[in-house]
Amino acid sequence: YGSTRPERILAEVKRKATRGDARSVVDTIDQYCRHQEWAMNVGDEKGTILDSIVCEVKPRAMLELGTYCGYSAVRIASLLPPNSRLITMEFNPVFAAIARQVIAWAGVEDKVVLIEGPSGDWIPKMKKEFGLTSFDLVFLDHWKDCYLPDTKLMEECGLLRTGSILVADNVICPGAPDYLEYVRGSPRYESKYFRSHLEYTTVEDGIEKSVFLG
Ligand SMILES: CNc1ncnc2c1ncn2[C@@H]1O[C@H](/C=C/CNC(=O)c2cc(-c3ccc(F)cc3)cc(O)c2O)[C@H](F)[C@H]1O
Ligand SMILES: [Mg+2]
Repeated sequence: YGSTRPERILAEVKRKATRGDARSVVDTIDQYCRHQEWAMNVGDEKGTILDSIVCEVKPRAMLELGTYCGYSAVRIASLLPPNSRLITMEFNPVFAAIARQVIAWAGVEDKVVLIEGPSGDWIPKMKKEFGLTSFDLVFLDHWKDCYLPDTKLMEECGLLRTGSILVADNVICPGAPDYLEYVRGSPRYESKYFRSHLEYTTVEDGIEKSVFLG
């Protein structure tokens, strides 16, 4: 059904999830990826950790790097307070097209801005393009070797303020060793590891939550 994995995930969402019900979209994707074919969504176990941080921070301005099929964008958007925005970046046009439809099916398109392009190009333009001062919360889930350069770029572009929080997926599997060393070693961050498992498996993975101290 469908030629790519993301297309098969979208087809499953349209077949099984209730239109306008973000939770049913999230649950449908989790069911499919646990029982039919694995996909690199943050998933239900790590997703619960992400949910608790989003609910604690109640971000007005949130950034996600690496949309993929839109699973975490839907999960996050469903928890955002009114007139809050999630900006999510995806440079693969096929994934972006799928994610737009998943986000629309979930009925959260008014809370999500999907930018199609590379984070390296867009991070320096964020302030001007979106009238932003800084991000309250950033979810890193794109190429693992880009976590560190993009974090440094966000610092340089003044997109992090005292108290801004970075949440990074996959710090164990596949791993982001240079990023971990940086946020754990830098006096400018207060970092905490939330032990969990790789989505839909029993392999260890975890989420790193790092508060920028300015
Ligand atoms: C670099 N700047 C980018 N700008 C915009 N979109 C981007 C950028 N870079 C990538 N994208 C976009 O962000 C996504 C990339 C997600 C990468 N994620 C993973 O590799 C990843 C891998 C595993 C995994 C674990 C074990 C195993 F055996 C196999 C896989 C688990 C995970 O949870 C992951 O998140 C998308 F694909 C790409 O177009
Ligand atoms: Mg991930």
